[in-house]
Amino acid sequence: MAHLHSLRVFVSADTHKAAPPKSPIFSPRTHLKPNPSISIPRRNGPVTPLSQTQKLNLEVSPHRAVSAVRLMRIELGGAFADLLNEKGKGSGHNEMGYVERTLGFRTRELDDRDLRLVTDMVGGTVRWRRYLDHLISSLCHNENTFRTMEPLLLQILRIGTYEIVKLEMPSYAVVDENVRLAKVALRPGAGNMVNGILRKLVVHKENNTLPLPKVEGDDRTQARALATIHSHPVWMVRRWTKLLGQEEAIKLMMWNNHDPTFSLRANCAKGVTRADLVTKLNSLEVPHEPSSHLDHFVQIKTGMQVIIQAGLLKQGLCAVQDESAGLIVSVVDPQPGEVIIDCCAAPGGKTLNMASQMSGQGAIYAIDINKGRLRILKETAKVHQVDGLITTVPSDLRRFAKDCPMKSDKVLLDAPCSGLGVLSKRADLRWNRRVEDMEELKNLQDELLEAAST
Ligand SMILES: C[S@@+](CC[C@H](N)C(=O)[O-])C[C@H]1O[C@@H](n2cnc3c(N)ncnc32)[C@H](O)[C@@H]1O
Repeated sequence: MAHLHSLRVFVSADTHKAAPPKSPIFSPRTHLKPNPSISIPRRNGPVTPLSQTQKLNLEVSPHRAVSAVRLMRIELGGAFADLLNEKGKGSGHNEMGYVERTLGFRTRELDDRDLRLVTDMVGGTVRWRRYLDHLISSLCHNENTFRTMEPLLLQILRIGTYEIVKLEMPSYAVVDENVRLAKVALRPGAGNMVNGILRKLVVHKENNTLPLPKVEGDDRTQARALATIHSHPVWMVRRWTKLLGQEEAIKLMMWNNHDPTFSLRANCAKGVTRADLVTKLNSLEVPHEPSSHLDHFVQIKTGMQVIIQAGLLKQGLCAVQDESAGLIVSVVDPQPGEVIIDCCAAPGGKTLNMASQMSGQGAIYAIDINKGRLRILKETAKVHQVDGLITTVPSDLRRFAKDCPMKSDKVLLDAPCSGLGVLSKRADLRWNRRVEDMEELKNLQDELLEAAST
């Protein structure tokens, strides 16, 4: 039996950030018909390591080309996490290599501005996918044209539609750029199709007649219309409308479609104060605001790529952490000398935050079922200089609670959850969750809470 002295259980349900699936090695060009009239050398045969033999194409805007390929990877392989990678190198495959193999030509390397544009364009296009697809399919000759559209062409159209309708960029430049990309990456006919659809869209936009559904009819029909207008799955709309009423459900969807704010936590375990972090952000020209809730936190809206490239995260000077996660830690209120069990700890955001507040005294047992994610925690703990306090325990909490009674001052349970509370930050998540997942998660949460409470 567990010998617990002054046990306190803190429960939090945070997003289960699953490790991104390995990027598939695919060659979408196999579905794409090369255009003989364009003199770009094509690679023949199966995917080979990146070569420098492909012609450098300076005609197309590189951020659109990279965005289109990244969108295909996300849709085919769930590679959304690459959005935060340094020039796309972190996934084990060089992103520019993917671009070259997919499009059949090289673009110039992306500069910081291009990277910011790619991040915004990909995030926005993923978030607004249902809405964009509705507009595109309404403007196609017939439904079949949309349903059978090749993946790269669809991504180019989504990008163009997003730029025109949501970013309100100068329409004719957007049309020209996307037409050129479709022509060069696919064939002239694809360019003509992009031209036809985007030009119709521009006319509708200018006349304020975008073909969007009306919110009318029975509950199901209204939910479908709202799902399209606010770009969410129908089941989420139905669930929230039932729980909150239509007005609040709409507000929630509008919130989810906002550009997200990110927060950084200054790592006091390394002697970094918020003032030090602010000085660094000023020198990098990253706009920021101090958190009004937490002493070590700073909010940013843009500039994540700059921060990554400046090495602030790699050097452990700060960590990306939501203020909501920081608030959980402030409820736990870790004190030097305490023993804390963190029941679902990986990849360690809260463990590291707690450890940073313990002045090098005490112990945290970081339990998690996922060994790979615990390894990340262990490595980050070294970089953050809090590894002396943390013992990682790869185990299923339900088994561990039965087999290994132990004593602690505090217990934190950060159970896996739906992630529906962080849809503005994780634009892809709304398309990956199913209603059935909710029931499964609820059962798991019950079991974990039961185990943690012992
Ligand atoms: C919300 S995440 C934890 C996030 C973490 N606390 C942080 O702040 O970075 C939930 C974690 O629960 C873990 N988990 C799921 N089922 C578990 C189980 N039966 N026993 C232990 N850990 C489990 C997952 O592997 C995942 O890492």
